Amino acid sequence: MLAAGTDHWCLELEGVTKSFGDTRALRSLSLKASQGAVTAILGPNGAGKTTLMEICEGLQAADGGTVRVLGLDPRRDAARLRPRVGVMVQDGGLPIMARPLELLRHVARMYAAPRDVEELVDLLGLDAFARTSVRRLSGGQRQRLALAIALVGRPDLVFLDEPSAGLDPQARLVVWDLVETLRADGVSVILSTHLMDEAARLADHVAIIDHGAVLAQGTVAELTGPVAGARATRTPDAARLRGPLTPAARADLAELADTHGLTLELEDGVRTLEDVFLDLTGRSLR
Ligand SMILES: Nc1ncnc2c1ncn2[C@@H]1O[C@H](COP(=O)(O)OP(=O)(O)OP(=O)(O)O)[C@@H](O)[C@H]1O
Repeated sequence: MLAAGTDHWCLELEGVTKSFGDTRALRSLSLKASQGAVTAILGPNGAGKTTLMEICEGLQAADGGTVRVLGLDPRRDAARLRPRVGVMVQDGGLPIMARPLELLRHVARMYAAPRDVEELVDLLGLDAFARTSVRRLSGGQRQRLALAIALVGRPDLVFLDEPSAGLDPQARLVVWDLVETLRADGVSVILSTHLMDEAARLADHVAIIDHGAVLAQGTVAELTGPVAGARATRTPDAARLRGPLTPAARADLAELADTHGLTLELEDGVRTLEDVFLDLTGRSLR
């Protein structure tokens, strides 16, 4: 992580609120994301991920709080941000009659120093359907085209809303490799997902959000590590503990249980990001 200081954050959100009628989509949400890092926004359906992304992209206005993207206001400074920010929206938002290659060339012309379109077509495997109209593309093909459009202007910051939703395993790996290349090139990536393996593999920093607020954040190691990870439950005659424990902690717990006449159940194993996510956001469907 880079040192604190406003130049080092690609995203700074403080007390951001947003409601749709009676639905409070964001409740005083605060979050910072480092420049040049991959930050994953992890949350169940309806948690507020898309609302958060769209506010940062300037597509929606927040009701309250402050939002800074690359140090600028995403609505007031939209014209200054546009050449520096790439956006991949969830269901493409693509013109259905256009053809991928001509669309990409058209978008490329809007930027001062765009990426090589043919190279991008090759990288994302778009060649097989480059001349097919968007309305005839599969969901996964549209996703890849949307990603190409987000990247063609060589943005400093990219928003990827569930980038691998609907992709087959091969295409998902291509997208993941691409995100890793972006990070290696110093591009900041904000990624919303509910795929734990995606967040665990790609993210330098993970923010778990639900009901419009950040519940926990940190590196995957911090979120799953001993302090955040250990979980104790107690019944009248047993104490159950799950999580990574040092031998010394095990011995202390055994002694404590013995003193209090409790049965101690210790479960081995490191907690995964999914364990942490489900503990924080619950197991019921949304
Ligand atoms: N335009 C809208 N009008 C009314 N309610 C909305 C609107 N947009 C979002 N919401 C509501 O705000 C809440 C947050 O929605 P949001 O789309 O941000 O969640 P999400 O985390 O992206 O969900 P998913 O993973 O299902 O895409 C939900 O309760 C949703 O129904």
